[in-house]
Amino acid sequence: MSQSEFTIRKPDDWHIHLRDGDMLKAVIAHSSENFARAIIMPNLVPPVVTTSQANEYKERINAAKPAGHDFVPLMTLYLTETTDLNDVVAGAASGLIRALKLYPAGATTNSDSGVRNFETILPILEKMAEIGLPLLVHGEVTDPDIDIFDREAVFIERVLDPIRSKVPDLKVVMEHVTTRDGVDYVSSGGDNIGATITTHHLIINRNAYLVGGIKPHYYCLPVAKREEHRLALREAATSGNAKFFLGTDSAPHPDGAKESACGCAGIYTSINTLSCLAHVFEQDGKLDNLEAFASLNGPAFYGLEPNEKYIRFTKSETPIVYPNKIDVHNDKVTVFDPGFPLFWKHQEIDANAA
Ligand SMILES: NC(=O)N[C@@H](CC(=O)O)C(=O)O
Ligand SMILES: [Zn+2]
Ligand SMILES: [Zn+2]
Repeated sequence: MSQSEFTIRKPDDWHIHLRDGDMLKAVIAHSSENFARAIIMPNLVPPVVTTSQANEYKERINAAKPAGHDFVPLMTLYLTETTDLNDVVAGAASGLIRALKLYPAGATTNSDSGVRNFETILPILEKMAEIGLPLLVHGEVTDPDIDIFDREAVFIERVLDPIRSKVPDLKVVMEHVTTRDGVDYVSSGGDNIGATITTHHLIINRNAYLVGGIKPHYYCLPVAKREEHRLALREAATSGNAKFFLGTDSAPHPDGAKESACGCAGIYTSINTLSCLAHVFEQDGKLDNLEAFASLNGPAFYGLEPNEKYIRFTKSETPIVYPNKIDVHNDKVTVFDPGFPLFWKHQEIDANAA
């Protein structure tokens, strides 16, 4: 008999773009409703590079979230070649800063301040290893000679593996891993390397944005790869392996910026991500491992307790209707269309009933 109900600890999102200003106000409720905590990406314009900027951003996020939502933003700093080591140490010691984010310069949206010469950041990485502060990497090289479909594998070989050899105790998260190469690298590493996997990379391959006309709302970075890579991600996410956890990488851009001759990278999933995930795990016969992926493995990697709250999923008879688009001041953001109807809905329940 197929299952129609199950309960898990409330999930966290270990990689989210909440943006700022009107966009923050438009998207925050979807994250603060579905997730107890989230690792907040620092790629604002200008980026969040100091502890005091992170503190101000955290206050703006808390001010924007709906009353009654006890969502906790976990702040990160954008690592640059001029990052101040003392500020990082103080920010981590205060509990505000949970990780540093490494963007190779030019790799993705708002990454111009990223790192060009990885040698320059070694002293910071050594200190991070010493104090147990994780490094989160956007794992793609930016060398124009490297094919975009190979950029993750080449990043591992040329950047990530050398960094991990030089600083073996550094805790690293390969963010939004998209290839079998990435999955294999993380699986075969020690306890101090993990990876986030997005909802959309479990669902789409590269055909989604290239076949039958160019589809800007399926364009994100790293780009979705061949089907064999999607299957490797599915296998890793649904396996229960503690190294893999949910980071939606939900990345809203106004439709005008995506439906363009040079469209922005990013897919917005915050609103329907949990329904999509329940569908994926059910399809693979792995509903029992959804809690590990969405609610347990992430906190364990970050050295935090799982959430006290629980959510219950129930399968409805008729498809759940999510909006195709959400409103943002004078514009819209398109919501990820998984390409199949969604039946799993969820609600928070009393912990005693769990
Ligand atoms: N994932 C994306 O396609 N875009 C992200 C940046 C990122 O995570 O690389 C964004 O900020 O828009
Ligand atoms: Zn990224
Ligand atoms: Zn991202």
